[in-house]
Amino acid sequence: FRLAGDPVMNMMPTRPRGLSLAALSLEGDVSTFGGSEQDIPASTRLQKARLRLAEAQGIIPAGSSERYQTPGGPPRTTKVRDLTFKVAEPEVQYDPDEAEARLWRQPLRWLRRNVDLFVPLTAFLLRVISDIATDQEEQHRRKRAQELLEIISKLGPAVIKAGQALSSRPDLLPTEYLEELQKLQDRLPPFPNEQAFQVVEAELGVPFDQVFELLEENPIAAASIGQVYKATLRSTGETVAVKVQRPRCEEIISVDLYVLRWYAGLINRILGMLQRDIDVIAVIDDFGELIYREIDYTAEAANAQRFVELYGGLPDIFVPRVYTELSTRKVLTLEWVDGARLVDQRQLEAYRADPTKLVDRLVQCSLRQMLENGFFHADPHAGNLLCTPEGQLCYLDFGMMSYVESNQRYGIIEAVIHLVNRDFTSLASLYQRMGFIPGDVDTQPIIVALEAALPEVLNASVGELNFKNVINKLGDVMYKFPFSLPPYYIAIIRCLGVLEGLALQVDPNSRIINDAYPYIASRLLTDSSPELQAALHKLIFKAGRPRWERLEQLLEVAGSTSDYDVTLAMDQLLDYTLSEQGTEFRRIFAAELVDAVDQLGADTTSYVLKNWRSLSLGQATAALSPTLVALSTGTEEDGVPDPFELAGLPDEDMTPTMLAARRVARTLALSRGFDAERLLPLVRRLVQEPKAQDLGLGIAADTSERIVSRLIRTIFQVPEPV
Ligand SMILES: Nc1ncnc2c1ncn2[C@@H]1O[C@H](COP(=O)(O)OP(=O)(O)OP(=O)(O)O)[C@@H](O)[C@H]1O
Repeated sequence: FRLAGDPVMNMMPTRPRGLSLAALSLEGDVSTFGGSEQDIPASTRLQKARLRLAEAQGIIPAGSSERYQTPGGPPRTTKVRDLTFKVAEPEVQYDPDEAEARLWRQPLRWLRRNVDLFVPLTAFLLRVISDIATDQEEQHRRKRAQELLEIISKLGPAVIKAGQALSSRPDLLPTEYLEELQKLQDRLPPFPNEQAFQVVEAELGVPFDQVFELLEENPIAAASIGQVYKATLRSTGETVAVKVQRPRCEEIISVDLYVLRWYAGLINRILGMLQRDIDVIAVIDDFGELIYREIDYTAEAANAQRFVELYGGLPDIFVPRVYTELSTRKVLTLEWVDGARLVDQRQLEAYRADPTKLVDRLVQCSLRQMLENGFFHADPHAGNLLCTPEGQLCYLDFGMMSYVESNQRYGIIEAVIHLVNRDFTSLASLYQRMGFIPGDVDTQPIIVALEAALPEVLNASVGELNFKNVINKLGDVMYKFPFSLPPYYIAIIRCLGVLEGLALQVDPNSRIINDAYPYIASRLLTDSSPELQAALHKLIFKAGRPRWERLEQLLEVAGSTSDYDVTLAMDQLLDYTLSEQGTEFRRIFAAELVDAVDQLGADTTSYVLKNWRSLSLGQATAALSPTLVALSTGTEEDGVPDPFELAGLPDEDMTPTMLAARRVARTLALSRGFDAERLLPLVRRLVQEPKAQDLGLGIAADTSERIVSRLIRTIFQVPEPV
């Protein structure tokens, strides 16, 4: 039986027997979803069946199965981008009005909580103020940070989660505090086993011991919301992780949110008097929604299932199976995963795993989550990731997931492009279109501020960028002007911030922007959505003229990503060249080609003339295809023979455009996965494309005109025109 890990089984709230059989008979195709290697028609049918099943279960929206297609061609063109997997909603949602109506009648509870929260925090603040007054703040900083950690860790889940949120805000706190608060993610005093077993019995309806046998007496981790035990299932002997929620967790959180919200109202009023337009109540409400999602393990289980469905099939990614029948709102049972933390150098060495590669895989997987499907793990910190003994990257803890709509995803890629391009006018209008800036605000001062805040940092050497720096600088502008950032954008910033922090912990030399830009470049070159096509054109063409260095850089950078499809990129570029917008580019290219041909000796000219006369550009390209095939076989020093040299064109006769085009051709040919055979459909397209034929005819006509005039000049000894 290989049912564990099967997406169908994982999607089922309960496992009907008949279905297990069906899945069993299809075993072997299971890993094909998500664009893995063996993509065969049978697996497409299987996948459609799975998605229909998931639709019937209400796990994915109706119609998703129909949209799923495996295009012909190699497996990596399989796209799961169009599927929509939104974040699962908790059964009980955060309702501040309901909480207020209920809690204000219980003053004893919130008054006591007020004292619990504010006595230790005020005492702490007074100590810091006294440090500042006696000029000892820096000296005592580590000690104070440890004290704060101690205080917060005793103040319950809501405050702990708020502390965790702060731990990824280097713009607000110094490093010592960040480092200490980051410990909140893992280490917390556990609650007694008896209480945990009571929770399990109340939730599952059977005593803990009847279902599980503990492998370790004490919880292996105690977190803010729950603690995790390592156990075996008495029924099957499988090893599982059982996450049990802290008793009265929801109750405590609702009172904390009520108290925090009351203070937020007070702060709002003070800010109003200072004429600052920040709604702290809304911040608390957003936080409340998030934390209510986290405390509902049924929602977490559903998210884990969606996650495995989307990304479990990616090479080197592992997601533990959820035992849905043993999971409720307060108990979550997962397949046990043996593994090393990404920061545990020694254990990684024992697994012969390369930390740098793991970080790269993590960054690439996160980018795909955010920018392809939109359904992403918003908290990829060290405690939520493991490296399995086989070297796979395992995701844990699906309590903090987020979702970005498709137009928002394109918006983010466009924003990166505008930043790289230093096109702040487009960036400001994009922000306005995305609703970050109200429509009636004059963006001119914002454009000026953006230009001033991001001077040369964003120029050519995109690889040197540091995400934190860019966000801090953008943050300064956003703080000054009336920006309001939607939750998905904050989640993305947080996720990237956490990723960068983790990446730096694992490898101090890593640069996540360095890792991310190739992905953006490859998406730009291969995604056919109108938004990205427009962004690509903006990037590489100016007034119809190609900016060759940009194109070259883009192709080079994109070539380093693992699933970059160079043929798709060429197809896309060809699309542009042959489109209405490409008219100017075609004209320039043809004119320069004519110039070049005109520079050639009479023999070559007449040869070219003869060929251009009888062949369209497409046919000529088709004739050149053996050369293109030769490109991939590689006979020269760098493995790529020069097509222009093969065609007998000396360097000095080439125009700058041709030289640049040659460099681009070489970059394409050197790209990973370049396969000359896959160019044939492109060549066929060129042959049949009327615009390409027009271009060929135009070149032929112009060239013959030049050659006739050159002949006349030669015959009558007329000097060359200056
Ligand atoms: N399936 C598993 N296999 C092995 N270890 C696990 C598994 N699930 C959880 N753990 C361990 O338990 C720890 C806590 O789990 P998890 O992050 O899911 O809990 P949490 O309450 O959501 O934590 P946090 O509040 O820090 O996000 C993990 O860091 C990991 O060490």
